[in-house]
Amino acid sequence: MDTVEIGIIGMGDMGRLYATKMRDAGWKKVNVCDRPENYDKLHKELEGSGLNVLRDGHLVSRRSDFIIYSVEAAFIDKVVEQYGSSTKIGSIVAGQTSVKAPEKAAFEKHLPQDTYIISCHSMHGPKVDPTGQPLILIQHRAPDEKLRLVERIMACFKSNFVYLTYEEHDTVTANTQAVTHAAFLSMGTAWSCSNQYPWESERYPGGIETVKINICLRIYSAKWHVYAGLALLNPAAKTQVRQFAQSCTDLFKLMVAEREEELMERVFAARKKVFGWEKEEESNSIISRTGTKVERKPILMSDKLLDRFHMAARKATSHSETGDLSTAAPSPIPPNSHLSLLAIVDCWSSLGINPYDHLDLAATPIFRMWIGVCEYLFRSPERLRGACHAAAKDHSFRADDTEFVIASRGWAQTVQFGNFDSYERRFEETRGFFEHRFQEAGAVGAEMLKVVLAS
Ligand SMILES: NC(=O)C1=CN([C@@H]2O[C@H](COP(=O)(O)OP(=O)(O)OC[C@H]3O[C@@H](n4cnc5c(N)ncnc54)[C@H](OP(=O)(O)O)[C@@H]3O)[C@@H](O)[C@H]2O)C=CC1
Ligand SMILES: O=C(O)C(=O)Cc1ccc(O)cc1
Repeated sequence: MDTVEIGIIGMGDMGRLYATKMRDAGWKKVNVCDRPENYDKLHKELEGSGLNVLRDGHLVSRRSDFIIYSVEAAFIDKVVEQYGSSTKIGSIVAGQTSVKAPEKAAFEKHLPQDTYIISCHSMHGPKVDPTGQPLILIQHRAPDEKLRLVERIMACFKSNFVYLTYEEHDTVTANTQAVTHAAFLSMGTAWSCSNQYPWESERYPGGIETVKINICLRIYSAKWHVYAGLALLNPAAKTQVRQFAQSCTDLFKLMVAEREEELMERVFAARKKVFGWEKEEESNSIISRTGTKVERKPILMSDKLLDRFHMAARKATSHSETGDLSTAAPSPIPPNSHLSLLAIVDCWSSLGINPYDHLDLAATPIFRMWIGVCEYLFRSPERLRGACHAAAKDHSFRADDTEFVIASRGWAQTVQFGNFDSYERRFEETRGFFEHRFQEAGAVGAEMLKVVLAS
């Protein structure tokens, strides 16, 4: 593996994933560091690991041929300002940050002109197997031969390379990540504000509710700064998150006024625009990027498959212990207003977003599941009419939907104002409510993603 040295600045979750995978692939010299104050601890922990632990980013930068900054998005300017001038002449610099506008500005401002810039972004979390997942590469300031080297180094992840510009990256991730997270964060806040654990409520009996619950808990069990950074620092994210809250509010107003016909019309118009399905059509074709209809295998599945991953259901039966999940008692799923799903499709429709464009480009596992549940609800006209009818006429969902609208507007405002402290506080408050179930939810959620996305 020649004499190429790799450098990683920031040995958090993603930095560690990269460093260990690259080491395992046979790259002889992987130089890593975290903050100088963490050096002694990190050095001790990684003794004998084959990773070359250095005290700071200067020492990593001056000897590495490919350097990846894997630090919090909010700190990227400060960290590159600190170490950028030590970058070895002719080396390539990348960033793992989930939002690229601040990274691009920091690199252009602080990196010497005799260095190259080819950035990256793995579209999955640190606990997900990178095999087959999208890995965005951004050839910003470098000739093709340097890109070939980056591809050679990154080949060890067995991910799918996706080539974007810095600007394209931020537009795509505003749609795939920021607004998706806003929806799940709002669900969590709403449940926590009404002091209810959804898996204990008969209003969330299984089926696609299982996806909502598991993904919501997955997000709240991760680090707040990752979600805050990609939402607050991406200018495109503000538009999407604001529209999502607006869609929630508009639909909710129709619901409380019991204007079922109007609600139905608006929802079916969004269905036609986003999926291309005529009123009574129930097909597997969707509108492709070029505007033509293409056949596509549905991402989801059935209520029955999802019931296997319902936390309360697993507790109540012994099937999970015996491994016989397939025989878990099928629960009849009563109609639900599904405000979050109606609102995201309305949001895509209002902004002219085709979510399938992103699915092919740079979808995270969470975004795939999100499209999957939307597709599932919207494909069947009968199921969708059932949701609209429940939304307008069944008052048992009103309290939950009220909380959801308030939560979505609160999150949208936090993103609008761009305030990290307020984001952290909102996140941590809700996180505390669910924390005691994270361990179980993590295992169930991971299994659900594996099974559903593999099928
Ligand atoms: N987690 C995820 O799912 C994904 C995250 N990303 C992105 O990757 C980046 C890293 O995320 P992640 O690994 O999860 O976050 P972590 O918080 O786990 O890691 C960031 C690390 O960088 C360290 N750091 C901060 N400042 C410096 C510095 N001056 N010198 C060296 N190290 C420093 C942090 O130390 P300290 O904790 O003391 O601040 C921390 O150990 C983020 O930009 C994130 O958006 C991308 C894809 C997926
Ligand atoms: O799938 C998601 O949206 C996640 O929550 C995991 C994640 C978080 C940040 C990234 O930059 C990429 C993936």
